[in-house]
Amino acid sequence: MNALRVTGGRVLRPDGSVTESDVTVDRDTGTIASVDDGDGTPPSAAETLDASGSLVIPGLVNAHTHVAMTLLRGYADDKPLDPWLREDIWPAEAELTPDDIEAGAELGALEMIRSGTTAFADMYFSMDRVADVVDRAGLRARLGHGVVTVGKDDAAARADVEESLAVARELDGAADGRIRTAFMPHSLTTVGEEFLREGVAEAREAGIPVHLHANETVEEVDPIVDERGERPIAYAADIDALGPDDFFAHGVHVDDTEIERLAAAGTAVVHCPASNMKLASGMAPVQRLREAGVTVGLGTDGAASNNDLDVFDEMRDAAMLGKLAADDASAVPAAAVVEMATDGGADALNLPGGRIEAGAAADLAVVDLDAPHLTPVHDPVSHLAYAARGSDVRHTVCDGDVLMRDREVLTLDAEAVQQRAADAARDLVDRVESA
Ligand SMILES: N[C@@H](CCSC[C@H]1O[C@@H](n2cnc3c(=O)[nH]cnc32)[C@H](O)[C@@H]1O)C(=O)O
Ligand SMILES: [Zn+2]
Repeated sequence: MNALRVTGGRVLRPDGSVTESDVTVDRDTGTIASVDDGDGTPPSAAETLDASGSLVIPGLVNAHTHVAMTLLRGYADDKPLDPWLREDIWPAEAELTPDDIEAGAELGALEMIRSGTTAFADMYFSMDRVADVVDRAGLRARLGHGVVTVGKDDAAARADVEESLAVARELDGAADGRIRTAFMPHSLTTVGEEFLREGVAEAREAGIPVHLHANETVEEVDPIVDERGERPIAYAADIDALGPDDFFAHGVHVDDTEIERLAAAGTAVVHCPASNMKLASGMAPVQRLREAGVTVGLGTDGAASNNDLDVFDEMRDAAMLGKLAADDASAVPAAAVVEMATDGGADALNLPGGRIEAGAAADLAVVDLDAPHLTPVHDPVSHLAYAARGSDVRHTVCDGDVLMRDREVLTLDAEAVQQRAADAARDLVDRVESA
């Protein structure tokens, strides 16, 4: 076996326990061959990763983002969703070139690898360029072209839907199978009903899952209720977008009936606490969603509404906000947010990973616990949720390949990526200002 051994660390197991174990990875298949106590004769390994003083966890899953929006990090802040999109973000996005998107996606990939994220879901445009970055970076992703039809004539709207379906067909299985895809209408209010119906029907026929923003703000829910006399999740079911492989971002303003429907349909929700707080969208009922049996993942959303792609921050925010929303300090405990950031996210995206056990995908992050803010270690799971940050990640492994070793990213040239993105962002702002 062409093995990689992760040795000397403590390992977070699927049942939430932490054991002193070594992890052996079969690099040819990209899977975990065994998790053992390090006694006996270890298989000879071509490569070792030192995990002493560290915690080995499943690679984190960022289940909803717009990765190229790293270029718009800090570009427009302190506004609610609708004016933020219309006045600032969409005009800037109108000037984005495919090269910009590649530069932004590279920056996002670098940031994710450096903070232990190995898989993500991305809704954006120029997705062939994002896919190329995912391939080169060595990450895993579920990608889709985001459709917006408001303000477009029928031909342009239909072309956007067709583009999303074509991208989903063409990119599925790319990067040696690490890339999967979805049909991604932006939301139930920014895409017209006939286009939603047509697109979802075609996606169903092709076996492509659906991902969209749902129940994010009151301003988005109210018009649906007013115009249709039904709530968004009922509308989603009407257009056949509530399937077991589908996953919706946000789910902030969902009532009990909608929670039941999501649970019964097996549709996952991606909780984006930082984005929800920053845009003052509201507090998602995470505790109730989980109790009802809904699969919940965590997402950063784009870097313009977060403003980083660090899933450790998202775990902490999810726990804090979940307690506040439930008015209960025992709600959304540490183990729950760790589960959402790993297994829950992988489940939501229907991608391999999320668990450290024999046969699972070898997607790992090794978190260095030797730091003042992580001392003492009463409970490593508590540290993951409440005290650790992305910069504590020492090594990152995806599909059996080492993407970062001792904080050095091996698949991307960090300095060049940062420079290129900074240049692209500066030129972009110049173009927006003169447009
Ligand atoms: N084809 C569309 C692109 C849609 S991509 C997905 C969109 O989601 C936007 N977005 C980012 N964050 C959020 C959020 O929190 N809620 C809703 N939309 C967001 C993002 O700016 C981007 O325009 C077009 O040509 O405009
Ligand atoms: Zn979003």
